[in-house]
Amino acid sequence: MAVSGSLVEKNMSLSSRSDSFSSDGRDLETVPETGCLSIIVLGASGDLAKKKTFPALWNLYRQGFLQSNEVHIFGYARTRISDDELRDRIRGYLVDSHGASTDDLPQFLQLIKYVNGGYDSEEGFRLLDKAISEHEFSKNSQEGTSRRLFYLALPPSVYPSVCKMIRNFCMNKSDLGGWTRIVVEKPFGKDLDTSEELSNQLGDLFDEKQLYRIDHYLGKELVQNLLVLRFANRFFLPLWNRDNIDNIQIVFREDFGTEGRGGYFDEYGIIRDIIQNHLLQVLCLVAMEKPVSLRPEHIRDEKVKVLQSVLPISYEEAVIGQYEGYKDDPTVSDKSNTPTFATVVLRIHNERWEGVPFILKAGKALNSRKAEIRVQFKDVPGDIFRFCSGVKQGRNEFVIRLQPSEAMYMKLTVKKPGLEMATIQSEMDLSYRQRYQGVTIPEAYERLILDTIRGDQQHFVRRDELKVAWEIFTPLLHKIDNGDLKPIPYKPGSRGPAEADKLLEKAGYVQTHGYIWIPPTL
Ligand SMILES: NC(=O)C1=CN([C@@H]2O[C@H](COP(=O)(O)OP(=O)(O)OC[C@H]3O[C@@H](n4cnc5c(N)ncnc54)[C@H](OP(=O)(O)O)[C@@H]3O)[C@@H](O)[C@H]2O)C=CC1
Ligand SMILES: O=C1O[C@H](COP(=O)(O)O)[C@@H](O)[C@H](O)[C@H]1O
Repeated sequence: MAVSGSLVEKNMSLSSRSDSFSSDGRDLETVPETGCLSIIVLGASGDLAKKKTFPALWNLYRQGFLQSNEVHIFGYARTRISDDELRDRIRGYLVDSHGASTDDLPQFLQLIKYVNGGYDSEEGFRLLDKAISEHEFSKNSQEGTSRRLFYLALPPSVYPSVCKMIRNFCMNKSDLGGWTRIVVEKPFGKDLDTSEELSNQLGDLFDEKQLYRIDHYLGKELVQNLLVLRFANRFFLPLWNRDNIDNIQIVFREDFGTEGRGGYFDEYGIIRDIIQNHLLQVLCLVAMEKPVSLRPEHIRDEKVKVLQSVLPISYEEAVIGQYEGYKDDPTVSDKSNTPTFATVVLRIHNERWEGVPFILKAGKALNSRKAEIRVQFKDVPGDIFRFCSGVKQGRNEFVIRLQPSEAMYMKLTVKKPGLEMATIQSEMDLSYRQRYQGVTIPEAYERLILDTIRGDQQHFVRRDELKVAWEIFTPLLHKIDNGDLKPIPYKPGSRGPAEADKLLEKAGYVQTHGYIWIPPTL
């Protein structure tokens, strides 16, 4: 291992997150979780596993969060491959992670074993259990201290059968300690009913504290920063409300299309793929009230409350689009009504946000790739500078750039340097690459997998949160599924349908013409 430190130190580091508590209320600072750790990636042959799950495990290993004398990793899937073939498939996705040394890579790869089997096969899961148990015995794990983490990198259609198999054949063997945890990927259902059905099926098999519904946006650095920003800074406390803020946009843009995932995407569409989960989770953190403490349940209680205050979506405040050429993908139906773009206005009926539109916008095959939160403030009352530059100056905006190039900047009006009393748009800028030179920002999945090992559910979606999220979007989704709302065609590489910009304007957003934020260079 390149990272030094005793086992005891690393065990402590696994449990040393300040102010954090496990879902069952144990203070993680004082309860080091030790014992053999088995991480089982189901769907190991798939896209997510190779691109995100294994690289995240590798980065945790490299940094010493996973110790070779206590961890073992298992891949499980139907594809018939050997241990070495799985290692060869993922190797290429590990080498460049964080540009770090790969001296440890062979040792890491040797920790990975592959078990082949079906997702409803008793034989397959018995084999898997045997492999895990052998590893636990080989590590002389004291009975009851073994930890089993099952990561379902699989289509949700197989979650119920896989969970049943785990429950019946692969649970942690003792109630003396240790645990079994299940990580499930989105989409959790397709609408309120299917999501509730899935929740019931999983809920019959596992306690809520064993279930980790992952939404990788909750693992992004600047999403995690939202609570700190809002509640640790006096600047923001008095301004963050309807008296000062005119509108808030939460935007996701990708400059590529469905890229080989057309079959999956066509069943779900952009609202289920991005807006109902990733953007809505961000909205919760932007709009919720201050939690009683940082305990996961306190935070998630506030998220549920704000979601419950969202009014039914007005169909006049939704624009959907589909990029031209989307249906050329052979896995997409010629008659597809699936949106690849959507702008939806949400309105929150509470004291803080009454009248402030939250504009959620997401699109594939657009002219840029970025995700950001844009808080636009109201005009300055009694503006005495209105004649200074011949043009009305833009509104103040606070922008949190989630990606790429993490940054926060405040757009504001200043005196234009020079002899004249003229005004100009400028910014106060905190660009992470410049401010935190040499600091590597962890990948979302890395952070979230570490949280599951630590038993910290703060950044995972609770069942009641999920239910309200589906309640908000299900009527609109059914309208689209029934063909009552048709996507407007847009050109790949464009801003999306012009109607979306008109909706933005109608909702109150005022664009500052002629101003473009340029990320600072070193
Ligand atoms: N890929 C991504 O970027 C992201 C994916 N996700 C979510 O993660 C999960 C996995 O995604 P991804 O890896 O892309 O999916 P894949 O389509 O690559 O599926 C993963 C594995 O599941 C098995 N599989 C595929 N289809 C079926 C099926 N119909 N029935 C049974 N098994 C099947 C295959 O393994 P085998 O045949 O060997 O058993 C496949 O290798 C999904 O829930 C997805 O929504 C979330 C965010 C991003
Ligand atoms: O969940 C998903 O997210 C990705 C975008 O993730 P990002 O971290 O790169 O912003 C998106 O491409 C994919 O369609 C969706 O399923």
